[in-house]
Amino acid sequence: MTTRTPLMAGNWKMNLNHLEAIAHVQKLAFALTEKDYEAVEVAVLPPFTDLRSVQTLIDGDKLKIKYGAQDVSSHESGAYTGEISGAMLAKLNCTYVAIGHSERRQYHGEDEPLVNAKVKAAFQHGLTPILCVGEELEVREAGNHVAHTLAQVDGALKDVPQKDVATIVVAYEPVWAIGTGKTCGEEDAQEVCGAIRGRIRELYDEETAEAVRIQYGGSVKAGNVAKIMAQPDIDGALVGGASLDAEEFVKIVRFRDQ
Ligand SMILES: O=C(CO)COP(=O)(O)O
Repeated sequence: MTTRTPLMAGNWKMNLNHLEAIAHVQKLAFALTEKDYEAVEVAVLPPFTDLRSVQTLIDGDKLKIKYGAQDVSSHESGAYTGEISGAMLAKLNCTYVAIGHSERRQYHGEDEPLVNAKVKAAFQHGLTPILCVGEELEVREAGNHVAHTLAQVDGALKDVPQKDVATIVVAYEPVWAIGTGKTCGEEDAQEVCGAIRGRIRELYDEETAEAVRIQYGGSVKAGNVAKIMAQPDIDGALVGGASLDAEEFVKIVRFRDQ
């Protein structure tokens, strides 16, 4: 039996300014109860400009909501205009950082070596990567979705030590299911998430594979989360659009009641 704690993370993407962020986290904090936090880990990934406000609210009121960023630089510091370092995120007490989201791969040319460097940069600063992987529609239609996704996992974890990998979160997000309303069927999602765990077992060992949490992401809503979470290798959801609606996100956290 698995002892992995489910992780429900809201990827806000480029939405909510710092004032809206405060209001949103307050709504979540008001609705979530001790019982929720015992059963599920809840995290938000706001834009960089919101992080200080979110930190002040969460730390100040000792809220049990975790938070993190949507990206991190592969560089330590210096002349990298527009970049945000792992050290800066660690200083704001971030727990998580999303790395290699398909929108970064697609619009910012992030490739495997860069994703790998970002994963290492995150670990160097005690941040837990939420490593995002997943295939485009053409790849799925050609039947290459498992091989494609596993190649992304291999590339991202190259030379990453076992003790670090045991703490990582992998988010399987088929690109064609993101923001489209098309969810991957739960059995199709399980096929890939199971293969990801299998690959970690091959690359490392059983214990590491069992420790890693694997999320599904792509049009997750209160209405479909329970079926997704019933799959043996799915340990949470990375939620985009639906995480911007506090009531809906709380329902997703309470997936067992849906
Ligand atoms: O990309 C996603 C989360 O990182 C998924 O976005 P949606 O939930 O809006 O489909």
